[in-house]
Amino acid sequence: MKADFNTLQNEYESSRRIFDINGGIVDISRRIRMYGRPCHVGLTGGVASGKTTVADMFHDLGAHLVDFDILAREVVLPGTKGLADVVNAFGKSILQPCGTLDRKALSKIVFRNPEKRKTLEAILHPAIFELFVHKVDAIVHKVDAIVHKVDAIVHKVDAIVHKVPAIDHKEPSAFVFAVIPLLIEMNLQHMFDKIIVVHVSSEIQLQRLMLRDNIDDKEALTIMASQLPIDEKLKYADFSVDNSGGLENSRLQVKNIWKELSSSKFMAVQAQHVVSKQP
Ligand SMILES: CC(C)(COP(=O)(O)OP(=O)(O)OC[C@H]1O[C@@H](n2cnc3c(N)ncnc32)[C@H](O)[C@@H]1O)[C@@H](O)C(=O)NCCC(=O)NCCS
Ligand SMILES: Nc1ncnc2c1ncn2[C@@H]1O[C@H](COP(=O)(O)OP(=O)(O)OP(=O)(O)O)[C@@H](O)[C@H]1O
Repeated sequence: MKADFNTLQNEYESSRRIFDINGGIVDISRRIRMYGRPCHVGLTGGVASGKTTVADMFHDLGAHLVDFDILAREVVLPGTKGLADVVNAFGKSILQPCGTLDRKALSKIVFRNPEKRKTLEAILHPAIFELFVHKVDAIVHKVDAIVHKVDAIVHKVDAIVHKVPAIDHKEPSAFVFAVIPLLIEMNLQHMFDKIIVVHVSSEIQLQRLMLRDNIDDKEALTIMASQLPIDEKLKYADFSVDNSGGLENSRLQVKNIWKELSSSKFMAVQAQHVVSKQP
């Protein structure tokens, strides 16, 4: 029995090493067997509140990330229809000499003028959304393919784990986190099983935004004013991260949220929550 257990444990551990590279696949296998798909978490917050910083902490714990700011860059890469449409609407002056989008120049135009911001959003949001669906599909398919290969091992290990409580049994990590600055503004709440809002005071937000983007307070306040106030976003939060303190303080909050998301208590209520959540 002991030799058998050790063999399986080695098999399990070497699987984990392979699958960890793919983002905690063994745990995803367990979750998919329970619900048929990973849990979708929407992560939002104000500009420079720390969404990326906090999302990276969830990634360290095993979550898959899809970041809308990165998708927003992908859809305007040189040669894309997105870039051509933006140039049509805003003129060639928003291009750098090498032909790539001058993001700073476009930022100044759209954040000073809500109508122009809406024009840009109308061009980019459908393309961003299409890419988002494609990315999530790709994650789920990749996960699915590997799940089938390892399911037999996981089943065998599960059986042993239940008999040997001393095994170091990791919590599920079958989560796709979508980092979406405008999640509430775009009314996307219904797409997610859980919503996390990252927040800081407006004073800290202003300081971090000015420092990171090397802009003055006038420009920073204009960008902040183009988003819903954080108190409005917090009304939709299942969990919130107060990112006003140091990074370790935020990491502690992230670990607690992760523990709760991964707990069987959450798993049990989730199916019901998905059905009852209103847009
Ligand atoms: C205006 C652009 C070119 C400025 O580019 P830049 O590289 O300086 O900033 P970046 O894209 O990294 O965005 C930084 C932050 O600005 C805020 N922001 C971006 N777009 C918007 C918007 N339309 N409304 C309100 N806030 C926004 C978000 O908090 C975002 O996290 C760019 O933000 C853009 O293309 N925006 C339109 C697409 C969009 O709505 N993106 C938000 C994700 S859906
Ligand atoms: N807890 C923290 N303590 C100190 N600085 C922080 C903390 N969290 C984030 N920062 C810094 O604040 C700035 C904004 O953080 P980050 O880029 O993660 O925000 P964001 O919400 O993703 O921004 P955006 O809205 O532009 O996408 C960065 O320079 C980051 O290094």
